Amino acid sequence: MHYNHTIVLVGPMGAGKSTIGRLLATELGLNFFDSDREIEARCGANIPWIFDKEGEEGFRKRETQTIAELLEAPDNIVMATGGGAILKPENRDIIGKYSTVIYLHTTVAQQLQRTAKDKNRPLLQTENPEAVLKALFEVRDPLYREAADIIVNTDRQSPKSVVRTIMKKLNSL
Ligand SMILES: Nc1ncnc2c1ncn2[C@@H]1O[C@H](COP(=O)(O)OP(=O)(O)OP(=O)(O)O)[C@@H](O)[C@H]1O
Ligand SMILES: O=C(O)C1=C[C@@H](O)[C@@H](O)[C@H](O)C1
Ligand SMILES: [Mg+2]
Repeated sequence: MHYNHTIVLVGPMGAGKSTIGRLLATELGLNFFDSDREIEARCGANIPWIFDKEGEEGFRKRETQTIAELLEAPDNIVMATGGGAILKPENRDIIGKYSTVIYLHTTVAQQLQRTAKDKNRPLLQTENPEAVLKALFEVRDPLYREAADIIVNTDRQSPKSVVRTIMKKLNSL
């Protein structure tokens, strides 16, 4: 196996980073971290509260600090990142330095379905979440692609099957 054994999952909201990251970590025998949950744990508040009190910029600062802390620790891990983590050059640098990067790709229609019930994503608490998801995709898709060592579509595959696809692709890196 010739890849960096710390794995970071990137991609948009609802692509399945948290779900698949957890399964992949079990498969690889590594600890799993979700940067969104780690930010909440360190702050003692949920993401909507952080956006409300500190703005998106406040959240992004916490995100950069948390991602760096997790990746600079000595152990190999699997980490799911928030959908916007790819925006900051310093996040891209540290992710590229310490990990094999997997872009979980999906359609906006799937994202809408998968995120419909969850109120924990402040950017989607709007009249037209579809328009927001499309606009975010335009900006972020090239950044996810640029960062990725592996790209996997999660559209028509179960989480288990996505993990099998990832394992095959990792083993041929
Ligand atoms: N391959 C899949 N097939 C069907 N449903 C899926 C798949 N992957 C994830 N889901 C479902 O979609 C929802 C969102 O998935 P998840 O929370 O893992 O996305 P995420 O990429 O971590 O999103 P965010 O960036 O907002 O944290 C969950 O309810 C999950 O069960
Ligand atoms: O796409 C985004 O910018 C976000 C995605 C979520 O994972 C969270 O990190 C937060 O809701 C912001
Ligand atoms: Mg997630």
